[in-house]
Amino acid sequence: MDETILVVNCGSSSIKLALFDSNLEKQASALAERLNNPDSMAKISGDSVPVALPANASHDHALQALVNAFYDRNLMSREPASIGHRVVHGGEAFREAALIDKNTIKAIEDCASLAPLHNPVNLIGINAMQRLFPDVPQVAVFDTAFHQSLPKRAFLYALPEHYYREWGIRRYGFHGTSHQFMAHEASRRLGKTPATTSIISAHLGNGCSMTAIDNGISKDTSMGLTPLEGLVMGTRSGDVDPGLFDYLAGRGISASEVHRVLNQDSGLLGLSGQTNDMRSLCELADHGHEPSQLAIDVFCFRLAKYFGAMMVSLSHLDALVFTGGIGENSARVRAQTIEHLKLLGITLDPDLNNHHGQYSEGHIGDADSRFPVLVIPTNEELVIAREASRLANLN
Ligand SMILES: Nc1ncnc2c1ncn2[C@@H]1O[C@H](COP(=O)(O)OP(=O)(O)O)[C@@H](O)[C@H]1O
Ligand SMILES: CC(=O)OP(=O)(O)O
Ligand SMILES: [Mg+2]
Repeated sequence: MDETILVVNCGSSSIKLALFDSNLEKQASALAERLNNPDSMAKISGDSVPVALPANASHDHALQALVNAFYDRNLMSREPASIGHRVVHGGEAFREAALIDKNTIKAIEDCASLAPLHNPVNLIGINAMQRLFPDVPQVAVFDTAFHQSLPKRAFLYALPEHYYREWGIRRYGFHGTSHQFMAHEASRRLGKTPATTSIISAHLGNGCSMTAIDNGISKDTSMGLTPLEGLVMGTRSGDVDPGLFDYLAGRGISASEVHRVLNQDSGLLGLSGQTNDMRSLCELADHGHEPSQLAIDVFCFRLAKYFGAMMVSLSHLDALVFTGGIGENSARVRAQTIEHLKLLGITLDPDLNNHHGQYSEGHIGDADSRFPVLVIPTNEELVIAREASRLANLN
């Protein structure tokens, strides 16, 4: 059988594709970046020749070009058997992944205003794939699904109760696919079962979030109604005082402008004035650029504060877990964050943390640390492929 599963992750200016075989082994992956920008580019991983794209390439155009490139390079010989899409916001409609039909699309559209950077482009990916492969089953895997187990005390804001009842204003949480994968991987590495493993999982990529997972179940998470709440992120502020909106309105800045600034001009980029990229920020800080060091300081302090806050949701704690581009690669961020947690008895082994230079996988906690600390690479694509295979009844 050469049935393949195609995984599609459409971001605001990028597309990540991955191709899995029927044993869920990854066969190929591809990336298109800076879409709708003059310097749009695309490539198949491990291939030195880029995939040709025009300037200002659209998502549609890039998806078609990448699929053609999979065919041209014999990475795909016929239509995939199933296609899995990452969809960021599923509201309260989805506790798990769903086959895509008219109702699923309507529900994703209904949530679009709650994830304006994400859901609209997720829908572009779904529409493009339905046009390219009209007969192939397609599956939506939601960032929010894993967090549907949050208790009311964690998901309700202290607002007039009809805000939730009438408008669905509550905390939803995101990156659930990655946090759920962490719970499984951590339990495997600790020699336990997911149902008896409790962790605090920090997913630190461009978007950053933290989740308290008690005996396999999401009990609290740092993101809220939208993926803006909580930790400091690449361009997003995370938590701010909501009084900010009125204060800035008094200075002639509209709510929609504040919203744009909080999403796109804040976080590491806003504080450093230079970049949203943690690796570049660390280099700038090493060269004495003070605003970059300050951005890293604020990022790590907020992260440490949330590690402490997440403890209140757990019956016991088996490990703190770092993942995502920053969590997996930045020994400096991990060290600076855990340094704030000394009072809780959590300490790192510097050698393990720095193992292989920047990157280390596995245990990084000191032998005397009260709780283990783990680095685990995330693999959202694998989870999406698994769900796409399951819901399309491939196995
Ligand atoms: N060696 C490194 N040191 C510090 N940060 C790194 C390193 N490698 C990657 N990163 C950071 O990881 C972040 C991107 O994470 P990633 O999970 O790839 O993002 P996305 O959310 O787009 O999937 C960027 O801030 C990048 O600078
Ligand atoms: C929900 C979210 O923040 O996603 P990303 O990290 O892909 O921006
Ligand atoms: Mg990511």
